[in-house]
Amino acid sequence: MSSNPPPPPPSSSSSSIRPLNPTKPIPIFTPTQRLPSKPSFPWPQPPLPPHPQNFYNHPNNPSPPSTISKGAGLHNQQQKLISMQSNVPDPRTNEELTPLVDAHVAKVLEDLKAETSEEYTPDVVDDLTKATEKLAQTIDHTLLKPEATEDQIKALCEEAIEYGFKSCCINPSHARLVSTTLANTPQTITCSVIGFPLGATSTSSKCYEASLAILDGAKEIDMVLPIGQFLQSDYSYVYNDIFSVVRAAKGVPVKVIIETSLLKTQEQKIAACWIAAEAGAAWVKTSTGFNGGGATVEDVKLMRLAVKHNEGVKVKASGGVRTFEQAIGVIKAGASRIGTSNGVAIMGGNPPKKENGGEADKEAY
Ligand SMILES: O=C[C@H](O)COP(=O)(O)O
Repeated sequence: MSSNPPPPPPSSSSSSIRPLNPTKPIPIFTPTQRLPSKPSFPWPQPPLPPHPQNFYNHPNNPSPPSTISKGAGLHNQQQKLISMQSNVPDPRTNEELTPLVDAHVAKVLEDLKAETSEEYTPDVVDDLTKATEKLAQTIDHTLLKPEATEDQIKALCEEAIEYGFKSCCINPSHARLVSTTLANTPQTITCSVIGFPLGATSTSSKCYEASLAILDGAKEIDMVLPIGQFLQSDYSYVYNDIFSVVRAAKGVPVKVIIETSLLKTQEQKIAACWIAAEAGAAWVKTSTGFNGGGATVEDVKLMRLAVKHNEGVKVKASGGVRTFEQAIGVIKAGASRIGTSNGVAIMGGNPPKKENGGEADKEAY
């Protein structure tokens, strides 16, 4: 076997390139230095590093450190993260959650059978016959298309201000622009989606994304439930995913999108709502609008019943709500908030758009 020739000595012309030092081993991250593959929940939240653009300019944030430790390796950081786990409550396990979920599902199915059509009267609007200011305050004016430009986001904000919508619901990269644009209109706030539209990013990523969106001015967070883990009945994962984001949001209300189009049974929809509410969600929300379906009156009613026993938890209908009649329909079923890219049409400002932000199936109605 031929041996490699020795590397040439560094020349003065290449003095800026540091030669390899064979006496100093290159750090290799061994498994013992990494987080356990199944860390106990809630996953520790990583300390927030400087926001690339505006972290240190933000009035709520600390001043930059005077020195930055370049020597801190992954090992030390991991140790710090692991030690943070001792400060958080014990995770809830599948063994603990499954019987609770089953009992709740049975109870809500009974409630569903027993409820008559007169039993629920919505109180979010006082007039169900016309588009009022109160109706506008139920609307999250939404633009979540990946191709949304800055100008379109600004136009969304202008419409939200003009019609008095509750929020502008946008992707996190637009949170700063939206919160700045809405700075003088307190009736319209910034709502950022998280883990959108798949819900499949890691819990830590969702926590981090939520923290940054809040630093950028988000006053509400709409996160997507980890759908695959839910469908395989890993309720522990789902509970602790939501719990961790709620904890990271530090009091900013979190809505949990259960993505009804991908949940096939009433039992699944009830279970998803219950877990979200138990984990601290302020809202349960029907759909992203991007996964082949949207809000239906039946689902909204079921979700209202599913969170009835969790005081204060509300229902948001989203995906495919395009007309005033549809908006009133979901409000009568139990929605206190509507996420829609057709807010202006609902208020009578223009005809509903055929193409919208999501892909909700119009036939779902
Ligand atoms: O979360 C909100 C939805 O993406 C809005 O869906 P939409 O564009 O069908 O109104």
